[in-house]
Amino acid sequence: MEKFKVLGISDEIIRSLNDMGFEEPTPIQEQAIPEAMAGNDLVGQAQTGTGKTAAFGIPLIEKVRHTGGRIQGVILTPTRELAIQVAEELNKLGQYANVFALPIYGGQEIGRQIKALRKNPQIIVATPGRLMDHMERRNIRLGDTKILILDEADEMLNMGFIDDIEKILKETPESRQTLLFSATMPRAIQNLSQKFLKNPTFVSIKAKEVTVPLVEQFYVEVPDRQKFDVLCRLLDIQAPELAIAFGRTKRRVDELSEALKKRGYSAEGIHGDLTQAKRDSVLRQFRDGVIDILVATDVAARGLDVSGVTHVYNFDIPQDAESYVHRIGRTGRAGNTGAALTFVIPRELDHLRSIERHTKRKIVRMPVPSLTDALEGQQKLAVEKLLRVIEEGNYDEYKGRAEELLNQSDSVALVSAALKLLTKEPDTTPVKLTEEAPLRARRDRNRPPQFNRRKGPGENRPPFNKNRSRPHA
Ligand SMILES: Nc1ncnc2c1ncn2[C@@H]1O[C@H](COP(=O)(O)OP(=O)(O)OP(=O)(O)O)[C@@H](O)[C@H]1O
Ligand SMILES: [Mg+2]
Repeated sequence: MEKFKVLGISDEIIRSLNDMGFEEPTPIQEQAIPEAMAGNDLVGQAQTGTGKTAAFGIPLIEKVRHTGGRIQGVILTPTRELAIQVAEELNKLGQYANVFALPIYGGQEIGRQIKALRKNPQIIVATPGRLMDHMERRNIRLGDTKILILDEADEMLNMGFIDDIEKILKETPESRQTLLFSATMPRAIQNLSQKFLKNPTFVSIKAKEVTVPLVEQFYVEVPDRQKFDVLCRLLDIQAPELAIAFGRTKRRVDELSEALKKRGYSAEGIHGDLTQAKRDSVLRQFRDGVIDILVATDVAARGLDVSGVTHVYNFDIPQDAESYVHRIGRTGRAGNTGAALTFVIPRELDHLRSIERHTKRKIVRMPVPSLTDALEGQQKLAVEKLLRVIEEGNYDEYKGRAEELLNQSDSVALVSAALKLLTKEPDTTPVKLTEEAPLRARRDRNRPPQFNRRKGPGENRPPFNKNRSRPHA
């Protein structure tokens, strides 16, 4: 805690940090907190899962805590789920400082949000679209904003939110402090920060790689129609605690989650066409470990923090290096290890190389696991289960029956039978997945930033990207 105290953080927040189990600041927190508390505009970049939320959340709470009533802090996030998550983290950080943060996002009944606004939150965490709605209806006024934060600003640009963001910023006072955070900083962000930030300090955590070293990165080369069987084998071998499988389109996510369920895995899909209630319940079940595999479009790639995610599978290769960095960053968070595995069809190998070049990190080739490998993986798990029971030692009431059995058949036969029962044998239930067209390396990298956005008129995009799912705010 000493290291937090020297950053000038007040006792009330130190107390919540204690409750949250934070022992010392992460590098981005150490550098960004004093800068932001000094009132400077700031651009903060640090790898995924390294505590950027608290890096802007702590100074924000310090700034708004002694004044009540009006909205003084505004955070914009690209997705609804992220707005909810960030508001939750702020409410934890601010619990002893009497600070209340309210998430404002599309898909939730507007009347409910108006009611919640009457509780006078000092901070709102909003997706741009819904915030605009509230501003137009005059439910929300931003004239008292002291500090505005753009979390995942580059993604909001990709989603075409630039006009909304400009309008929102215009409604806030000139004198406000502005912070901008992301794990990736493409060139378009520099334009944005020049436009909206005053003399910003750049805090960038020097790291050899943009990806987290704790995440092991692999790829398998596999034709599209074999991807599903290979995924099942990998799941059987690697036995993730929690896993996220990313698919390219909403249809892909629907089909993949259905197929996994058919084969007996506990999986659910999440994408922008589902109702907000469904999205919320799927994510809640995943956080609670009720479902093991979250199948998602890029809607879940940014900022989501779910502890226990040990594996990320890129069932379809992400469309660019930034998306890759954020997707695989859903594992290996807060000092934990993780593994990321990308499926590459032969025609996409160039694209994989271009991702490697951008991230400056080698993605190691992994041979396609065979059915035998999968069976061995499952057997290993069965053996582990058995040994764990022996270790726990709580099986006295079975001993009589065991001795009886040992008099009738030989011990190897008996143990083999027990293992067979405990082993999930590879399931070959037929499933149907529509083939996806291959993705090729984007050539528009060096175009001016305004052409480098993913949503918009649609020029420069391969036709199969037409239905590419983007979250809607
Ligand atoms: N100082 C700290 N000590 C321990 N855990 C921390 C600390 N700071 C943050 N965490 C935890 O680390 C996890 C990741 O933090 P956070 O979501 O803020 O990362 P991020 O940098 O915003 O990642 P992303 O780029 O993916 O959005 C969270 O569960 C958070 O509670
Ligand atoms: Mg974040």
